[in-house]
Amino acid sequence: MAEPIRVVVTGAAGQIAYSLLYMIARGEVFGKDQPLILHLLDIPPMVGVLEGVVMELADCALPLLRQVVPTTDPLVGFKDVSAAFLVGAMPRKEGMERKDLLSANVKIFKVQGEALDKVAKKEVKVLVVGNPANTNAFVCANYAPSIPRENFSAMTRLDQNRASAQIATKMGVPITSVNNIIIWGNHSSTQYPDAGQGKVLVNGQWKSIVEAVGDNAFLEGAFVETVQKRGAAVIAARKMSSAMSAAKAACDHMHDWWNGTAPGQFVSMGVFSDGSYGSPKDVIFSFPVEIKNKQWKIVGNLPISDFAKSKLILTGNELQEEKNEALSVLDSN
Ligand SMILES: NC(=O)c1ccc[n+]([C@@H]2O[C@H](COP(=O)([O-])OP(=O)(O)OC[C@H]3O[C@@H](n4cnc5c(N)ncnc54)[C@H](O)[C@@H]3O)[C@@H](O)[C@H]2O)c1
Ligand SMILES: O=C(O)C[C@H](O)C(=O)O
Repeated sequence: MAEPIRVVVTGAAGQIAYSLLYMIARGEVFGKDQPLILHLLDIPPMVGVLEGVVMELADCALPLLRQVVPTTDPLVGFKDVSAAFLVGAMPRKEGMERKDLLSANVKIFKVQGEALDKVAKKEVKVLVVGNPANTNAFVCANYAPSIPRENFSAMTRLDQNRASAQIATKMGVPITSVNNIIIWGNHSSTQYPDAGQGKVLVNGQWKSIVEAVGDNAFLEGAFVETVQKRGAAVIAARKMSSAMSAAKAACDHMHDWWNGTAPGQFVSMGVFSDGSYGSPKDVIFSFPVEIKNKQWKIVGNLPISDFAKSKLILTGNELQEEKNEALSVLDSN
């Protein structure tokens, strides 16, 4: 069997981590033959809860889990890690937008970027889940200059999964019969869920979603709005933000980054923009990517409608505003 790898989950005493740790430790991300040492990072007031999580992980009797390292010290939490799930951050409450969390949360990602820079493996894959995820990932990467920028990403996979589920329900097909839906831009209510390149398996044949659904008003209206506002709808219903589905999406994101995408299929990830599709450069923008040998590549030359172009401008503008605000919060500290 392979040597164990070290994987850190921050916010390890929180809601998302409670589902996520189990999925990772079962081998659903790095494989059923990959032993793991899990680092659990949280803050001092959560030490008691963290102890309970450690007890439960032991009691799960998971064969791949070789060691658990609970800590409140980022330099211990990030030491020699190959993969980092940055979940620890304040969640929004009903009535808030995710960017309202910016001033409270970006400072966390500065500290964690600095710690990653000092002690993580240089090839570490970093997935930022804590909101506002895109801008937090930008900040984290900026404070970790010795780690390649392409190793930092933000999670829009939950939005992709939500969008795929909406189409599967509309068409009455299993979720495995839907692929290549794109999430463009920010993990916020300006994101653009785009079914334009998507495919659906109907009666044994892969067809374009646009043709199979045959309802542009839905694809440009209710579909987009439902996905954009799904996080808020879950908060309104649960009085807490999504956790189980967020953990599943984090596993899907890291799984595909680690293992690659299937030929002809792409997934959405927030990554450093190179200006593709008219997006602003140097923000973390969600694009369709293909992954091979643990390296993502933005899928090029997709046809983009005028409707889609206008949506990409909107979400790109928001990301630039968030980036400027984050930099001024960090400057004033
Ligand atoms: N990108 C997405 O799709 C997505 C989906 C769901 C939730 N989220 C975000 O994920 C974050 C976590 O959500 P949750 O429901 O698990 O929240 P939670 O409040 O249940 O847990 C957050 C945990 O982070 C810890 N924490 C705070 N500061 C920390 C720090 N500096 N270092 C380490 N740990 C720290 C807290 O003590 C807490 O245990 C929120 O910001 C939420 O908005 C993002
Ligand atoms: O909506 C939130 O604040 C939590 C998360 O980002 C989500 O999309 O469910």
